[in-house]
Amino acid sequence: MSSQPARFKAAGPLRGRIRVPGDKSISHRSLMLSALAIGESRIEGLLEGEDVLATAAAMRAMGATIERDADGVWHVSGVGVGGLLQPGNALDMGNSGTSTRLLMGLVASHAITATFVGDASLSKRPMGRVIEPLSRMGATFSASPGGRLPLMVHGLCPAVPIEYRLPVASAQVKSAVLLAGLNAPGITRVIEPIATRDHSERMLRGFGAELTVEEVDGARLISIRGEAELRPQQIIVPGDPSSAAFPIVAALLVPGSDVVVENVGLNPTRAGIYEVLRAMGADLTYENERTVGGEPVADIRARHSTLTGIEVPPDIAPSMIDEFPILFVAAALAEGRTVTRGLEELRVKESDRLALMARGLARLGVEVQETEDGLVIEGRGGAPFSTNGGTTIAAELDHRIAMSFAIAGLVSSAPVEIDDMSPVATSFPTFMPLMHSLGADA
Ligand SMILES: O=C(O)C1=C[C@@H](OP(=O)(O)O)[C@@H](O)[C@H](O)C1
Ligand SMILES: C=C(OP(=O)(O)O)C(=O)O
Repeated sequence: MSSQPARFKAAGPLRGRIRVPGDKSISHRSLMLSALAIGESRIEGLLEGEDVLATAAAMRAMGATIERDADGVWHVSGVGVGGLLQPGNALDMGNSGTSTRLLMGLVASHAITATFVGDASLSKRPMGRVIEPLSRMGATFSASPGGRLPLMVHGLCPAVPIEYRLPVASAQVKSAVLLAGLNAPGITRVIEPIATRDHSERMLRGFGAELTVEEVDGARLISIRGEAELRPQQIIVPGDPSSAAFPIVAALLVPGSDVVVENVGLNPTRAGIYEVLRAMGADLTYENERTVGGEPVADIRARHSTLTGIEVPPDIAPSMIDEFPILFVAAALAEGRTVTRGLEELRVKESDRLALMARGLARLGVEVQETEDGLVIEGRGGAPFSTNGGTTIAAELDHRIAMSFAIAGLVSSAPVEIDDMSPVATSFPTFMPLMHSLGADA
């Protein structure tokens, strides 16, 4: 695909009410579980971003019928747990780590073989973290050096149920094992010392799987009974809190702004960014709090605020793991120092997000120190970023890097150019029109 450069300039106040697209994590899971239920599920509010469409294409290739109607509602007829078919071609995962790791779990306990391929960013990301537990369940793998894509998974049916303690706080690894366990005989257990997003657990239960969560010695013990029969569901996907963070931080930073983002999912395992921003002094209010499709949801109102630097407690990191790039932008304009630690996972996302954010912020005149597992940022106390006549940031196929520096451009003394905004289509395809509708200059 050709690259899409864009320049972002200092904006007048941002104002308006918007809705961001559906939650990416929930969208992936709703397609996967619907494809494993017997009968037709209905999904409203699905994120129609490239990552989720990669999941849809893969589930189709393995036998599910997936259609979108004229009203934007998705209808999925599943094949039943155990019923996935051998895909005829390699499964193209594009840029999506979630699609890859969760689908590797599904394939691992079916008697099929699947090849996974992806773009240059995804092909650098570590898959050993799922290969390891799924091998214990009996699947075999041939992967590229370093446990990377392209790779082939040979599933085993019946698979061996395991008890697995997560060595890294990863919802993708947890979900891969639980999804493999869905078609293994007996009980598969995952021990999670640090809680990560719990959409898989909630949705597996919603589809009728027998799944329990206990607390044992401060860890979460999740048990799923396999060879489950899933019942089709009607799913409403809430707005993505990770996407909402971009316009919300923009409103906090641009003087005079007052923005409402409606219908934002606020599952406590996802909402860490909003807690941290509030602790920094952000004027954020939750309006119209309610429950949608089993997830807490609110309209978030954000008004321009004077932010103060903070020490971000490392244990909150899993609940805002994708929001650090935009938090770093907010911290860079705050008053005083912000210290973050425990973020080594950011180095294996779509890019090395610690390195790219440190480098880019330095180009914007920010004093920033990169440590092994975090950034230390000296805030500019509200003074606009200074770019010496403008600068260009390379997004390196990372949507969140592109959007974070786009927002920085709105509070910069000279324009910030992003070399390629096209990766934004993976998670937030309406980013540009929504930011324009609020008054952003790009
Ligand atoms: O399970 C999920 O839907 C996700 C889990 C997180 O990844 P890790 O499990 O690798 O932390 C997150 O970064 C990703 O955007 C989505
Ligand atoms: C890390 C992300 O996604 P994934 O792992 O699915 O590529 C993200 O969306 O920031």
